[in-house]
Amino acid sequence: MKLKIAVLGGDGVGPEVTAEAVRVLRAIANVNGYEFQFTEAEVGGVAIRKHGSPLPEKTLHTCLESDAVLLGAVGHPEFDSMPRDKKPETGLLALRQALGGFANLRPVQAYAALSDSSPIKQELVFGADVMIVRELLGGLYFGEPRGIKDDTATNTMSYSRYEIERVAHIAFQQARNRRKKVTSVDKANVLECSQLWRLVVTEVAKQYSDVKLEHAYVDSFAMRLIQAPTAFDVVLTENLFGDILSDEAAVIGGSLGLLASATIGGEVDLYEPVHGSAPDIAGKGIANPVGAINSVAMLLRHTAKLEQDARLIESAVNAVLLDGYRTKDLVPSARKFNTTAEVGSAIERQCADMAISHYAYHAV
Ligand SMILES: NC(=O)C1=CN([C@@H]2O[C@H](COP(=O)(O)OP(=O)(O)OC[C@H]3O[C@@H](n4cnc5c(N)ncnc54)[C@H](O)[C@@H]3O)[C@@H](O)[C@H]2O)C=CC1
Ligand SMILES: CC(C)CC(=O)C(=O)O
Ligand SMILES: [Mg+2]
Repeated sequence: MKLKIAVLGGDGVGPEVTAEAVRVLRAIANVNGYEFQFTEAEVGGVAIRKHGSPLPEKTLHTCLESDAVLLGAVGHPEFDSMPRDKKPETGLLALRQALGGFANLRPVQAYAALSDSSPIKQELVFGADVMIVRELLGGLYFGEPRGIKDDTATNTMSYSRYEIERVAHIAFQQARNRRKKVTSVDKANVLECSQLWRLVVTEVAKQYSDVKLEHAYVDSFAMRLIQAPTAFDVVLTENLFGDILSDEAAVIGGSLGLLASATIGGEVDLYEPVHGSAPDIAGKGIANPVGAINSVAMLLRHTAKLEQDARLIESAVNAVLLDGYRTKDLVPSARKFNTTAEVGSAIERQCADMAISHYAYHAV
């Protein structure tokens, strides 16, 4: 197995967490004899400072030449008041558009090992396992016209039938391999985009008679997701709603730093933790690397089709959490915690041990 992976650490904690994810991938490659080639490139604030653009041509070229892109995060307060073309986040949106992936898979689960970390009562979250499928290339983040003129600011929400159909198919396919239920989240009582969304999703559902479809309004759904997360399997929604609901869902597991994502359906798949650059903790070596590490598990599953290795990483994460490893976001303030690198290397060791014993077992 040969794989070219572009690594874009980006800003803030981005490079800290991607370094741990790469370390885990190297361990898997070493044990299995895979050839993973990593090429680093700049995106976001770091690219603006160095090259004057949040997505330099060279970075885009590296990404388009790769089998997959692993990205940390972008964004820094120094760019908050800059115009759009000088914002780190614009680079990420442009990259997503160029790679073409329209379906952003964001799994959320309650880890048994972290029953002390979720702020929600354990009996509510126990067993929660939700796959948010967020449409990633449409809606308000990309709609035209946009801009600020005099005292009026404009953003446009627009969705075509085609955009809705293709992401709906991904959601139903995901549900087929899970618990066979899709909850489509919209605001069809107010927005025309959501009315079309509901109509098209209902039509697509007819091709998946084994999957149950329900519709929900985003406002009350936001409450139900936290109140009864085990009631949901696949959650299908548009770009902005998916962005907000996935960060909200982070409280089910106990930290935003745990959440991973895969963006599929385009030319090159993109893998990123759900969180941002976390400027409040950047440079301290305390960021949780699990979201980035679980993102490379998704890379092995979706791009490399190495399901067994993907599961191995996920099991290693579980084992290390069960062993009591915790970054600061997962422990009450006074208690001792592990650094980013300590958690990353514990997962790396666990992966190597599990992979070696797996192959030793199968060799006899
Ligand atoms: N995909 C991306 O690159 C994203 C970038 N951003 C950008 O990130 C910057 C900061 O945005 P915020 O709203 O503060 O969101 P954020 O996700 O960076 O941080 C929110 C909170 O979660 C904590 N957190 C985030 N990741 C963590 C990790 N791995 N381990 C432990 N704690 C973690 C942070 O310390 C902070 O308290 C902004 O410039 C924003 O535009 C925000 C979201 C996504
Ligand atoms: C461009 C990013 C800042 C948007 C975001 O928060 C996300 O995709 O999760
Ligand atoms: Mg977000």
